[in-house]
Amino acid sequence: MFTPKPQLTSETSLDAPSPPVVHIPREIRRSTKVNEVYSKALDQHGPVIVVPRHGRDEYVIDHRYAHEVLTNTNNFTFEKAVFDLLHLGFLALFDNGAFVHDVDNLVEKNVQPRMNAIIENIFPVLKEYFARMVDELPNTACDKTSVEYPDFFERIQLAVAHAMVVMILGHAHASSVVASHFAVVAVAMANMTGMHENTDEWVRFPWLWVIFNGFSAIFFTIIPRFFFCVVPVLWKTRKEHLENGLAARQGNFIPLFDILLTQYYNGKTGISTLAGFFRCVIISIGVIFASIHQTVVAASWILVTLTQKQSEYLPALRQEWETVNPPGETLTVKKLSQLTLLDSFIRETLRTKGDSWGPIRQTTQPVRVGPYVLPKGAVCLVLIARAHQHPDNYGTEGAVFDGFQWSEKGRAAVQGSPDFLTFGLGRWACPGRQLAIHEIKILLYMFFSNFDIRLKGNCFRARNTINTTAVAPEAILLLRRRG
Ligand code: HEM
Repeated sequence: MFTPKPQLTSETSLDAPSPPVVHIPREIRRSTKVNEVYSKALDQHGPVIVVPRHGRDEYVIDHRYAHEVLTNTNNFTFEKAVFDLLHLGFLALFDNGAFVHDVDNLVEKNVQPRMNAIIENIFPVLKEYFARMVDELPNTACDKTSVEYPDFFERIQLAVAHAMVVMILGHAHASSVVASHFAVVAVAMANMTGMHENTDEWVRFPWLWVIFNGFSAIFFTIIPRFFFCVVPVLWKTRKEHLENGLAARQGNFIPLFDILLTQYYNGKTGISTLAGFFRCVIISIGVIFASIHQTVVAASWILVTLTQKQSEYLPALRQEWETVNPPGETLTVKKLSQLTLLDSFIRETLRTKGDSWGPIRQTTQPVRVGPYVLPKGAVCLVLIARAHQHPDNYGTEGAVFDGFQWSEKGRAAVQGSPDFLTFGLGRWACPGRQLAIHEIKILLYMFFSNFDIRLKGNCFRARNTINTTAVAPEAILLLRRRG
């Protein structure tokens, strides 16, 4: 059996050169060769290279130092890096990491321990979406034609957003209108991270594109859709939300906003009442961003991959579904955890879909990584496409898609390691990953148990090759009701 090579640790001496600057042209960054070219540059100059992109220097890190860079909390910070990613680095000066910490803490302490109750509450919402999609299609008994769905991403987005309205604000606010506000707010935040920077930035004035992009996300989407449409209702109903939060018991379903009010609003007087309420609203926006967009993008990649590879994988997956959850029954956390073949397929798709970046860090002081010294404030990105396939980690099999191997090897999709970094690693690893995988399993189950699915032309395409983490694939699904 193949054993991955061990991770490396750096010396502490700061008497070393800076990493080399490597220019990777824009047309390469927009092509399907992007990961190969970055990886070759690391082979040639590694284990750290500085690649100027979008007016900033990105420190690209080799897979051998993934563990060191991602888990060393003394030399690297996540909180500050997130603000820089959102192009809001200046806010980090005032916030000192509190925002990211609060969002992380809320999910860590309240989503995982209440998972049974959350899935019980969001499963019917997702089921309802699919029932409506089924109703839209012709009845198979009379009509055998498939219907084209170029907008399957938006469909999944609304379904997941609706489920997240329930989780964050509660059933009383759950409507397709609020779900659409959540969906666009999540996309606006993702836009602020420069989701489309690689393909859409203005060549002449990249900094102006950043300002324009951030400005439109905040003033044309987040403020009108969240602060004008959702927040006034939350303010009006704050007392009910607070009482509900105060009555919460461990393990029971309780909207995250209600818990936030008990922490930051309860017992405040005067102006700090408003400040506490506002803090709950801002943290909720953070959770909306963290919980919707990436899940929908990942689900879209897995859906198209399974559709394309269905002749090889679907029969065994259907058998697993029928054994674990006979038709008409409700999926629970216990049953979702028993879907190990599906879990393996999800992990394998996430491993091989070609993400360049995932977790990011920023140096808190000058730091030695391998033979180089990185200055304070360096934004570090591990090239995860390399970590996910490199012979050091996978021998000769790294580029081969083997959908059920993780079920045999007993490695769940939520289990991170230096050779699987989709959900990050260490102290800042994604606290919502269990929920994300449960949701993706439910979505795939719903798609394939309600429809016969094909891909138009049996193909799909990465829209933004350097950012398959945040940008969904381009594809047209052909759906037909299952008879
Ligand atoms: C497939 C879907 C998802 C992917 C690929 C993903 C990936 C990630 C990654 C890579 C990180 C950074 C980890 C690190 O730096 O080590 C992260 C952080 C985080 N994720 Fe996820 N995540 C997903 C879904 C979710 C969901 C559903 C939630 C919430 C319920 C969530 C909540 C968070 C939070 C709170 C953080 C840290 C703080 C922050 O971003 O503000 N994530 N996620």
